[in-house]
Amino acid sequence: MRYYSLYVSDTKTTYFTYGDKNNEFEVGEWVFVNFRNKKKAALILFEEEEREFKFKVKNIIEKIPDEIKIDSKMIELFLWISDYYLTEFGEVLTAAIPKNVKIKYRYKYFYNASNRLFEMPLETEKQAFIDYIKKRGNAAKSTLISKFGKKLLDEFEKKNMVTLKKEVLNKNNNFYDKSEYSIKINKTSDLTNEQKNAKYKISSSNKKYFLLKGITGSGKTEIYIKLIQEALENGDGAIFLIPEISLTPQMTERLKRSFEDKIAILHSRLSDMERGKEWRDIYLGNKRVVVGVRSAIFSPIKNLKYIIVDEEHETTYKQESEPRYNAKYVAIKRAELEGCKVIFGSATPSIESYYFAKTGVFELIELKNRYNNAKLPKIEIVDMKDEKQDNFSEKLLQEISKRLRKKEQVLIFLNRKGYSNFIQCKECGHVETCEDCSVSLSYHKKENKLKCNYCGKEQVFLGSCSKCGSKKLKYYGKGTEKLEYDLKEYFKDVNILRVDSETVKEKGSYERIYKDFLDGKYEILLGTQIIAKGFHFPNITLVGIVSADSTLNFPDFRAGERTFQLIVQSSGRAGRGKKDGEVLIQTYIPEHYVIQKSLTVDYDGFYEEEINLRKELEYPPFGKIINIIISSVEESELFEKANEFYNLIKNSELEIYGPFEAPIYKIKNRYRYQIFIKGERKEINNLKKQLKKEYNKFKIKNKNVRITIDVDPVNMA
Ligand SMILES: Nc1ncnc2c1ncn2[C@@H]1O[C@H](COP(=O)(O)OP(=O)(O)OP(=O)(O)O)[C@@H](O)[C@H]1O
Ligand SMILES: [Zn+2]
Repeated sequence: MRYYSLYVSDTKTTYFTYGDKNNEFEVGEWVFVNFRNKKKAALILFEEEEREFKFKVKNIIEKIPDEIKIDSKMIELFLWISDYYLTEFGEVLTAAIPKNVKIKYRYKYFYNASNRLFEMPLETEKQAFIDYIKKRGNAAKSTLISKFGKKLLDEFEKKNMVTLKKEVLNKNNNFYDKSEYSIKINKTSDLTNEQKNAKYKISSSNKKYFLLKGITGSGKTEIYIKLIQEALENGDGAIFLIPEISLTPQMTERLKRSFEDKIAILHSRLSDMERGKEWRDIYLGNKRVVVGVRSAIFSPIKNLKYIIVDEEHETTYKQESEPRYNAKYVAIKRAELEGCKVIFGSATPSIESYYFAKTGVFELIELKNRYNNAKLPKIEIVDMKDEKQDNFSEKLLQEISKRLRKKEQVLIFLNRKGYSNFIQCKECGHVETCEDCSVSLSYHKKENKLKCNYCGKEQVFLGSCSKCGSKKLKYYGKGTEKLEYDLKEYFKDVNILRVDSETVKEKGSYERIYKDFLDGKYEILLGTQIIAKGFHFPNITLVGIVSADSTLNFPDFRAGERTFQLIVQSSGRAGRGKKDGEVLIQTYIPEHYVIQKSLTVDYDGFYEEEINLRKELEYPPFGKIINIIISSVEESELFEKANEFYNLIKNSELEIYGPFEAPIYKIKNRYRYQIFIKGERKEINNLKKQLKKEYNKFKIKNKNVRITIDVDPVNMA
């Protein structure tokens, strides 16, 4: 008799004990159980010690047919996530495993012709069996059992006259036992000496975690490709994480050139069917490399050798809804469980990762040259205080026309979409705001709509103030759509490709954007952070950063870091081919240290400034943070409730701030209070246990109040 802890579908927070009377079940299997008088699906999580149970332990009913079995290491990983991020196990499972992945197997017995025992004279019944299977070569298990009975079948199997084999029955999987199946690898490019060294260090080191810090265009991707190739040749697999779906077409193309169609691709735009199919291929070992965004970290890659986290500084690795995991830390944990290596790559590593590299937690590997000795672009600052108008400086306009004449391409970067950020009435001062959120509405001219960036609500713009009806309006805070209008004014016949979350809503458009710009169908690529990183467009010789300051004033301790990364990354898109590149940074605060360090691409200098600030204020990597949002559709009593929760978790060891109104007080009709916790790792970990307990109790008592706990947040609003 064994005892297991099970996650029962649709239950929250607790695991339930069930018995396995005949020792027939295993960790990772989906089974049916009796739960509160209902038959429910459940997942076996871990074995429990036999002890005096205070309750009557029920037995597991049966296995659920066709359900995939989850690897026990993955179960361990899911449990860790649920524990670390204080999130429900069911949420983790939903995020990690696509819906309806079922694998149907067919069991067949194969005749072993070499077995000499057949020559013996046999009883009629046995002879009939032999004749039957000999004639066919193989037969389904179910047929044999119904024709000859299980006893006879078992006897033949024991004597090795027949062998049982498992075949996958799913459609589109016309393969059979691919264990010997070899992967065709095309010739990949030769690495430069610097790249070779880096690759060698990674593959030969006995360290587990690496930070590959290589300047933009140094060829980090080529190193990843070589590592993956080596893994494949040894029968191993790899996970390649990219921060954003926009980079999938480019990465897939580069990888497919090397590995043909042996790679799986996972991103958020796949249908459930497509995702299920990719996932099944990985699960069955048909595909051993996966390229994907955040959730690809959960791919059931066999013999995992490398996890590559490209552009590791990107905040998109953190999920902003339940479960609020960060794929980077999940990668570290997974590597610990499975014994693989993790490579974090970036030209502008996150302050935390660089700190870990400097303190020996990660091994630091640097690439200091661009491939082919391409020069880093020349960077210049344009002080906007001296300019007549604030979207495009004289200098930027001149440089753009120069490139256009030479048939070169230009990238214009502004980290805000829409036409204007908000509209204010000049007569009554009213600002158009969202009904459900305490934020102003942004204006989208082409669609003639006002939109809320928080809840997505849209309304038709009437062209007049919704309060006093005046038509005298002022449009504040330009976005990419406005820049597009402006550019068309300046350059009449130029083809502009605008890329922001508004223009890329249709499926497939990323492929088109990537191809069309590469093919030269457009002269100017204009967009938000989507285009600022990772792309390799060799014909871009000019990058214009329209408003470098726009991200600098965010009320977030990482605002400086993010601005530096955005400037350096977007600059890095210039001059990647044979022609030299140039970058213009428009700013009102040229003396600011973030702008100054970006100007010289002085990452280390920037890091020194930042790390000192972080240390002083005990921000990560020195301290850890938990952000708690207490929200409700009822405003009255919410503050009292928030306070009540605050008192429950109060702790003398830690700085616990709040509750105060969250920076965005209302989102989707819910009022929000915030509690902010900062402290040392150990104390935070201790607090987590208490937090979980209190949270569970509080939740039951206060059904109208929602508490969201964000461990290691990357977004402070
Ligand atoms: N060893 C090599 N042989 C041939 N081409 C190379 C080699 N190394 C790099 N390249 C080419 O140089 C260009 C830049 O390389 P890559 O995109 O990998 O740089 P990166 O370090 O990832 O840059 P970023 O950080 O800016 O994304 C690519 O077109 C790549 O194919
Ligand atoms: Zn809204």
